[in-house]
Formats: sequence, structure tokens, C-alpha cells
Amino acid sequence: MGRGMSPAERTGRPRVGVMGGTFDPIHHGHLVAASEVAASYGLDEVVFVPTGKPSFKQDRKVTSAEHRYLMTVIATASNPRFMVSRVDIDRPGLTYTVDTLRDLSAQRPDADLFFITGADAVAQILAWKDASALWGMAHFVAVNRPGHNLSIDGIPEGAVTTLEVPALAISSTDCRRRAEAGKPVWYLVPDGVVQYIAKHGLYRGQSVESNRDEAHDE
Ligand SMILES: Nc1ncnc2c1ncn2[C@@H]1O[C@H](COP(=O)(O)OP(=O)(O)OP(=O)(O)O)[C@@H](O)[C@H]1O
Ligand SMILES: O=C(O)c1ccc[n+]([C@@H]2O[C@H](COP(=O)([O-])O)[C@@H](O)[C@H]2O)c1
Repeated sequence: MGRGMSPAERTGRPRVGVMGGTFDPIHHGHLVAASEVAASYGLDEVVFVPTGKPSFKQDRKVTSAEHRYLMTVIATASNPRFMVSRVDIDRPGLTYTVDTLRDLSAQRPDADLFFITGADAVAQILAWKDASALWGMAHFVAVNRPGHNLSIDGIPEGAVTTLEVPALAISSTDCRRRAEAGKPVWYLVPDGVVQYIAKHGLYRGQSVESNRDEAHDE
């Protein structure tokens, strides 16, 4: 049984969700997406994987990986089925899902992997590094997201399935802008993340670093 199995197929192997994201900061849209996919696909756990240097966000500043990692740990701590992995933040260079899945597969050779992605991310998936290799490494689950059309046109049949989840019009961009303007982010992000943002003065011009991959700069 390959990892790009049909989601309905029960192999007896652990079913592990992989929720990749920059999580700058993590918000309830991410958590609801992971929870809904876990319930619908019978996942045993979901591993949240904060990106190191997200390849599609090189034109913007991104908060340091350690802050994003710790906010993700805080946000997921109360759910016994949610885990957080450092594979992407500990790997040098730009973050690519082909590397994420390779590393997680090596750590969990017994598991079937389900990569969870929102409508905006799945729309670009054919432009991801080694896209054609991805379908054999995990099954992809695309969830709806307000403001984005959920389309899987052009993706090989059966590689991606879609799931309608409760629509939460929350984005990390909006959370950052609100924090920067001194507006509340209560109930958009978990309480502990609100407190973490305030404690470290995030999104007020501090703690951001360039997201350029200096190793690739000329
Ligand atoms: N409100 C949401 N509902 C469903 N999926 C979401 C939502 N927000 C983000 N996602 C998905 O979660 C994954 C990680 O998203 P990411 O960390 O980039 O958050 P974001 O809110 O899109 O951030 P930003 O606004 O900074 O671009 C992506 O697959 C994205 O599509
Ligand atoms: O592999 C790629 O080329 C690739 C390009 C863009 C995004 N991704 C992955 O998609 C997930 C969401 O990314 P982002 O930038 O929307 O936070 C995250 O796990 C990224 O590593 C992956």
C-alpha cells in the first residue's frame, strides 16, 4: 500500500495528518481545519509543521521560527492528538513539502500520511517543488477557506480530496495587522497565543527577520 492511497482505504496502519503552515501566528482557522480533517478521515494524530523559510513568502518578513514554533506548541497543547514537528524549522534553506514528507516518512515509516491544505495553498500546489513526486508520498486533503475558490483542477485523479469545514474568515495576515494596530486578537487565536504575542511584543515591529534564503542570494 503506497502512501498516496485512497482515503477510504483502511490499511490498518496509523493515519497521520500533516498540517504545514507558516503559522505567523497560528489561528483558529488552522485548528478547525485540522480537527475537521482528523474527524472525517479517522486520523490518529495531526502533526503541525511550522515552516522554516516558506518558499512562497520570500517577499515578506516572517517572525522568527522559534516564536512561530512555540505559538504552535501552545495552541495545540490541550489536544492529545495534536503534535508539533521541528523538521522544517531545523532544516536549512527554503522549506519544501517534498522534504517535509520525506522527513516525516523517515520518522514514521509505519504511517499513512494525509497532508492538510487550505483552498489558497492547494490552488498553487502544481507549482510546488517536485509536485509530481508528492502524490505518492501522502494523500492530500484540501479544505475550503473564505475568499478562495476550492479547485483541484489539473491535479492527478484521486491525489487530492476536498472537505467542507466550518468557514472561519481568519487569516494570519489579519491577526498581525490587528496586533500591530493594538486591536484585539482574542478568539481569533487561542488564549495562550494572545498572551504570547503580548508578552513578546510580536507584530509591533519586533522579532521579525528577513525570509530571504541567504544561501541562495547572489
Ligand atoms: N481560515 C482558514 N481556513 C482554512 N484553512 C486555512 C485558514 N487559514 C489558513 N489555512 C490553511 O492553513 C495552511 C497554513 O496557512 P498559513 O500559515 O499560511 O496561514 P494564513 O492565514 O494563510 O497566513 P498569511 O495570512 O500570513 O498568508 C494553508 O494550507 C492555508 O490554506
Ligand atoms: O513545496 C513547495 O514548493 C511549497 C510551496 C508553498 C507552500 N508549501 C507548503 O504549504 C504549506 C502552507 O504554506 P504557507 O506558505 O501558505 O504557510 C506549508 O507546509 C508549506 O511548506 C510548499
